[in-house]
Amino acid sequence: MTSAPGKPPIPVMPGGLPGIGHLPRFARDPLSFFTALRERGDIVRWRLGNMDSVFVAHPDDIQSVFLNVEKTFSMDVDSGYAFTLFAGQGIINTHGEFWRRQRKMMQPGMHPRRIAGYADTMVTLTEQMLQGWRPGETRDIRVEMLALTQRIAAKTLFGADVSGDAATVGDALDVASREIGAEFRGVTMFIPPSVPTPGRRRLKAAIGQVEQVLYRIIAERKAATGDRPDDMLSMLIDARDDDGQPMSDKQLRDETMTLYIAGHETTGNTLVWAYQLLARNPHVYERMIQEITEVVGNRPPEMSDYVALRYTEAVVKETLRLYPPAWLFQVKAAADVTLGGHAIARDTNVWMSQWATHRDPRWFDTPDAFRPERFLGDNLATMPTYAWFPFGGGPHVCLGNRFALVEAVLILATIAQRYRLDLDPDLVITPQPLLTLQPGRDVPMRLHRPTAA
Ligand code: HEM
Repeated sequence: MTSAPGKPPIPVMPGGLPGIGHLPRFARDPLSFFTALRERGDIVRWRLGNMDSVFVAHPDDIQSVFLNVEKTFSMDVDSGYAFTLFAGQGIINTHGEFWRRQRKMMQPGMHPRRIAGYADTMVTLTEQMLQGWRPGETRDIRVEMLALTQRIAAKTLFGADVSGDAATVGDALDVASREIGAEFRGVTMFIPPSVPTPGRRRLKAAIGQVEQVLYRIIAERKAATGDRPDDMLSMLIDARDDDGQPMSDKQLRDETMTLYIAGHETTGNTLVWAYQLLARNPHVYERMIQEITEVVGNRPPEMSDYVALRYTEAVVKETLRLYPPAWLFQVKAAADVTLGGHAIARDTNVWMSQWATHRDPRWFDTPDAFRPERFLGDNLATMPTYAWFPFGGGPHVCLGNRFALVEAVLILATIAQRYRLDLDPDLVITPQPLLTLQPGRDVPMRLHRPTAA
């Protein structure tokens, strides 16, 4: 790796060990490690095991990487044994021509018109959850939000409701999610796939359970005559590629699993982080409730409210800045490339971290403060485009980004009509960077009736 004439060489992260590089620091505390990389420079060299890597912190260089994915940067990176077993050839694990085919076939499922159709499900299932809540109770909001987004994902994806299939699928997915997370932290990352660790055995059994349900639903759906549920699975079954070919059952399984894992935990955790931030910032909470009262009043929120709930959406965006569910991103240089004036050799692993860039004081004044107004009006003008990239960017940008924003805003609005959630101010909730960034503990919150602002 060299630099353009007149440019100093790419700084190297100190502390790399022979053979393993910076793996111990990465595995011990990845969030601090990527923050330290960012503080070292806009582009920094480091090593994960024997993988030659650079870390990229500057929004302009991040933009340059994203816009060149599928050209000079490749998504052909090892997603690990667990994730690959789970999501198979699902869109997140693919690249090149096959990815293009899949993206084209799946894109219509996320058309704003279809999302408007899912909005009713989002509100109805939130109201159902609230029927079980009582004022004065304390509830673990992490359990509540993940169960809610899981039910919404199951219903909008393959029409399953809470009681039957979704419970089996949900339990199995919990096991899968834990195993994938453990691998991601580097615990089993370097154990060859042929070694059947106990975690891998659990993972296989869990995936088997989900597959059984999915293949049954796919077969029933294909055999059905007349009206079928208007969900993502029906859309995927009907989709045809440019040659008029449908997806195979295996591909339908892979894409459904992918959408499920991509869609529910990310949004669920965003809501958990949002509530703990709102509880610690009462002036923000007040302003959000006031907006919801003015726009929605007491009737059930609707899709058309989403565009008017600007401040509530800014609360979600600011939460995604401080606690980005996808906190790390890796691609590979598919050719010799230049980045920020430095030459990067082919096959170098290129890493970017939403966690590190979203908290860079150069782009966000007092970066640790929760200030939704950063995402309103003129304030956006001073923010470089890729200083905030919770949904990635470029051709692979999150397929569900609008779905996620609509879902989070409508859930916040529906709950705000009935309850205000309080948190013990001394409770410390440490983010745990697994496959997604998660609260490292339960999040008990007390339910109150909202008082008029
Ligand atoms: C707050 C919630 C969410 C966050 C933070 C998030 C984040 C991301 C990120 C960072 C990527 C990678 C983008 C890239 O490669 O440039 C991604 C991809 C993807 N997401 Fe999301 N996501 C969220 C919700 C959802 C939902 C609700 C769905 C579906 C229902 C979804 C489906 C997908 C799919 C299918 C991809 C792969 C796109 C491709 O490779 O072409 N996501 N998401």
